[in-house]
Amino acid sequence: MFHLLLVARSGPARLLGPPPYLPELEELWSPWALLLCLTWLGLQATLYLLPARKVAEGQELKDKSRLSYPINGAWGLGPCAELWGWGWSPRPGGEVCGDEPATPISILCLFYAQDVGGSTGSLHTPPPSTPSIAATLCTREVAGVTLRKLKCLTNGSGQGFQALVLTALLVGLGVLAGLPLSALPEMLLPLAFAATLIAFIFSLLLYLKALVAPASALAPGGNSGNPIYDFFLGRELNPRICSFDFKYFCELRPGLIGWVLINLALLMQEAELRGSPSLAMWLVNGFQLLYVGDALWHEEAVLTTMDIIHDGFGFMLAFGDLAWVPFTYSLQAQFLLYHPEPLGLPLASVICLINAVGYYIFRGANSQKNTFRKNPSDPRVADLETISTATGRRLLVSGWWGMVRHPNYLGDLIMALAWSLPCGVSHLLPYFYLLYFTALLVHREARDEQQCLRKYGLAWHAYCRRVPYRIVPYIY
Ligand SMILES: NC(=O)C1=CN([C@@H]2O[C@H](COP(=O)(O)OP(=O)(O)OC[C@H]3O[C@@H](n4cnc5c(N)ncnc54)[C@H](OP(=O)(O)O)[C@@H]3O)[C@@H](O)[C@H]2O)C=CC1
Ligand SMILES: CC(C)CCC[C@@H](C)[C@H]1CC=C2C3=C(CC[C@@]21C)[C@@]1(C)CC[C@H](O)C[C@@H]1CC3
Repeated sequence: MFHLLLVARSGPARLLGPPPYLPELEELWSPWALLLCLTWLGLQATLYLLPARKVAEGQELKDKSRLSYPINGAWGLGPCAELWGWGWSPRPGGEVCGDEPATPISILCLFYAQDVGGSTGSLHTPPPSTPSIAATLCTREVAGVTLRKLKCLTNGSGQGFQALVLTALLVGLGVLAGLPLSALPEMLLPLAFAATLIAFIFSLLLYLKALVAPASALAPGGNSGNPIYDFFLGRELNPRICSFDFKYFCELRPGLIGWVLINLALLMQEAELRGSPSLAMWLVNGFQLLYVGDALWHEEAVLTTMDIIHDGFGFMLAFGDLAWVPFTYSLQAQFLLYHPEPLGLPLASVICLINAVGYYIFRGANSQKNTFRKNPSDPRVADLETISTATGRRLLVSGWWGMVRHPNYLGDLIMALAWSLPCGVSHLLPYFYLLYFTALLVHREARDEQQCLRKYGLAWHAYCRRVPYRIVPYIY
């Protein structure tokens, strides 16, 4: 990671060559950088702890229990809003509610009950004919007056997305108040060093915490008995203090949001250096903001990833989340700051199309599988062809998942290519992410295949016969 940071800012920017120089400790260590990282973690942890009006359940654990995760934030997104009042809330097409079924448009109106102090919420349950509102309307009697609580959310508006929006607002206000955000790129080395130090110390604490965790809380992989191996892979599956889930928090918040913040700081510094950001810098910032915003909007989907379900939380994921993502995933923007790349509109349009195709496949495949897993009878997936398995769970063999066995990886890799292309083809460095990510997904796909083979046995063999290619049709 430090080699990448040093090479990106050097003139030759040679990925495969030696680093331009070996930094002194004084260049790596900065108490201010450590304080900045800790402040950033504190801000994101505070946003994570904001009251969530809805929680999602994780996958079933070894002891058959399920953990709860805060999903939807405390305020609505979209045309509805949270109101105490006489049961009305603006929504497209006029008045809401009472007992009439709300139109199941793209906004999911979440009515929820809440016991308030001594007064008990009495419930109105929308009639069963309401196809997609699986909620109840809350009312409460206060001094003889009936009040109702109504909350509307857009489908999937994750609390993580709201943390991104709130962070953007706070950073925007800070910049207006004089926060020197464009000076951040000068601190990337000490910030990366501080983030790595935090990840290392945090991983040590997690390792010590796991020594007193019950056997049922341990991950399958990180308990070999070799302290170094277990420290790296992580012993405990879901380390928590109270309801604060460290793995879930780290995977989605400080690293991903920090990534786009670093990108923004690089864009702002280019504007200061050259009068305005280059088109290539705008593209890289826009593509990667879309990617992070999408991940946070659909944060519930992370609960079904192997990192949450299967992998322990140790140094690999702690460093990956807190240091590797923000400082290496922003490599293209770092490269562009020091190596401006002229980009014409025709080529920029082609690159935007490539990213759009990648995102279409990525989102389409992930949403199709996640919808199917949540509700196989959902009209959007009910007509897809499936294979039954001994576990009762079915496997999709048509739609995106009939094209290749990991269509979402294909979409992600296409986007990774689109992120590199704005940097031109004169250097290999901007394509590091594509190379690393290809290796990561090929390895990840192999791990997933093994897990699915264990889970589904003959059904998985049948699936592989029906869908012979793993990631790229007719190639791999
Ligand atoms: N940018 C980055 O650094 C990274 C990005 N990612 C992205 O994250 C996303 C999630 O990827 P990942 O966490 O690897 O897991 P996936 O979303 O690919 O999920 C894999 C699981 O999906 C289920 N599944 C597989 N095939 C089928 C099928 N035919 N029908 C129904 N269910 C099926 C299986 O679980 P089960 O059957 O038990 O439900 C399998 O274990 C991807 O889009 C990936 O590109 C991932 C890693 C890093
Ligand atoms: C440093 C190590 C060699 C590798 C560390 C890998 C981690 C950086 C990735 C492992 C799985 C990840 C996922 C995502 C980000 C990267 C890590 C943490 C996403 C959150 C990216 C956005 C997607 O929409 C979901 C991904 C889930 C897995």
